[in-house]
Amino acid sequence: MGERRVFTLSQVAQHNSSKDCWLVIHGRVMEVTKLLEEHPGGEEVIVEVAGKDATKEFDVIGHSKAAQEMMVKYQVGVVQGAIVEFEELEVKKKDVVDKEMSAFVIKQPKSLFFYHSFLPFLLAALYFGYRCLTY
Ligand code: HEM
Repeated sequence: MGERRVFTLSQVAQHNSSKDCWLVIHGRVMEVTKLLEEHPGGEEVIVEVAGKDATKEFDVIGHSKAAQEMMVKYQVGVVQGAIVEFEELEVKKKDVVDKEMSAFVIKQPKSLFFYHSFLPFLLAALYFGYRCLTY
């Protein structure tokens, strides 16, 4: 879990080199100097956005869930005024939705399938047959 210190964008902008590299992604301030060596996408791409808000660049790549979880390790705070959804909340929300979804699927009785999908089709077919026969 990252810390909750608050930084302004101009404070972040002072850490803009490969020796001291910070960036902002989705309102989180990250100290990524150590990431530079191990970043699978290479050092240069990150140094290019050092000291800046790199949310767009980060999202464009379509970073995996693992990469997003890795971000937390580098977080030193948040940007002033940013609304940041913290990981635990996201996970909890998702869990609830998943549980509701599976409960819904399991509870759905098989007989409903007949009424919801087959019956309307049968009625339409009967009506169509009736119309064909009566013309
Ligand atoms: C704390 C911030 C970041 C973390 C933890 C991180 C982590 C990762 C990881 C784990 C991968 C491997 C692929 C994946 O799992 O998605 C990756 C790939 C990559 N990342 Fe990052 N990344 C960060 C920031 C950035 C930023 C700011 C940029 C661009 C300015 C960037 C550009 C790339 C590129 C170009 C790849 C290679 C994609 C590919 O080969 O398909 N990353 N990153």
